[in-house]
Amino acid sequence: MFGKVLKLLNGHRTHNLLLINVRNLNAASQTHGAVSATPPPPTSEAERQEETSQTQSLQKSLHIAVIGVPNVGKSTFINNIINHRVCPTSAKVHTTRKSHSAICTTGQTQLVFHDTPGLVTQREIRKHNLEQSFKSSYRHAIQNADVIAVMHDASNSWTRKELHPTVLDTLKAYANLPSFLILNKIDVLKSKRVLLDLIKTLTNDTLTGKRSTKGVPVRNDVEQVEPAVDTRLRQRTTNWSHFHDVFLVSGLTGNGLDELQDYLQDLAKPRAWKYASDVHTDASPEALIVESVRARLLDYLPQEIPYNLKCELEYYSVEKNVIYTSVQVQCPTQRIERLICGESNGKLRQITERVTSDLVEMFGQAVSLTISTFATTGKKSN
Ligand SMILES: Nc1nc2c(ncn2[C@@H]2O[C@H](COP(=O)(O)OP(=O)(O)OP(=O)(O)O)[C@@H](O)[C@H]2O)c(=O)[nH]1
Repeated sequence: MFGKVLKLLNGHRTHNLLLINVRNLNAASQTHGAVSATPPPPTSEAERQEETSQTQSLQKSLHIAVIGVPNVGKSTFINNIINHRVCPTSAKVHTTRKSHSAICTTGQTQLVFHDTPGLVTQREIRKHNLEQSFKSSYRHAIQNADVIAVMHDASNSWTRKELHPTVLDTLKAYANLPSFLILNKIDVLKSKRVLLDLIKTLTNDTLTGKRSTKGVPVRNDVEQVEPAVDTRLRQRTTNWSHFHDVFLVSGLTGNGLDELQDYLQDLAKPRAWKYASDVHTDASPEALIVESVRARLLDYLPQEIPYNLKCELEYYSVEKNVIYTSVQVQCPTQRIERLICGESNGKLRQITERVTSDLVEMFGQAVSLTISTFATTGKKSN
């Protein structure tokens, strides 16, 4: 099934096409990595291999695991820093349910951001009806990362003074990896003065004295994490002394993202790219469509209701550069189905229009979307 979809997408590729499945992209990256002046075409297989290996020897890449508690703005940040919408976002927690990669290739350097589900406790898993795999999904992302980016919401006056225990546990578990802190949502702060105190508090004052302006990193001299720290002290702590840098950004407005891009480019390691240069995500189009519907249901429906809905892809096809797709939303009761549809299906129409515009932005081509609802105790409508 997927092979067919991929073929169709490739057949209709435009410069805006964002999505390619990456199951077998190592081979593709060898050809997409070609650079600069056009050499004469290689005449033999040996010459072709030589050219490929020369191209790869110039390539650099960096894998960044972006972690943080739900709703700190991880997905919004990733979409903006790679300059493509590939991660569905919403105003509610737990929009991202599975880790996936967002890729940005500039010149010889490929940055691969691993978007992760917000770190959760067992209690939160029960409350929001989340999959058990949710809790451990981010581990896979971190295992493939060169560096950990901890995203923290600087605008939330209730939580901003402490790193969440789940974040600290992760940093301790992967203390061998370098990490940096991103203070996000600085656009919301009326006075930026609070940020210096916040940096001191969250980093245990290991980065002060080197603060620069406008979202530029604050460098840390600590190059190595000392392994032997008293375990009891660690349990009580709410900060991390081993961040290498701090960035002040607004993932929403883009403030501070250019500096962060430059910083990550500098950290990139010489090695062959994992993805072709025109790939922006490893998620399949089908998965992105379903996740986009789910994200907007979170926005449009109150409280816990959207967490109990099940979204499934009914249909997907690309014809003459138009994506035709249909998603079914399974509702636990007819009452909830009526709530989604609204009077004369007005609300469902609104949701469908909103998701359609998200998908047009995501795929860079026309999208025809149908959302149908189905109550497990009643009949189907759309
Ligand atoms: N004001 C402001 N809002 C932001 C910023 N970044 C994200 N948001 C908002 O914060 C909410 C959550 O953003 P997401 O990107 O979905 O957050 P997330 O961390 O990926 O959320 P989970 O999927 O729950 O882990 C959305 O309503 C965003 O518009 C920012 O820099 N400034």
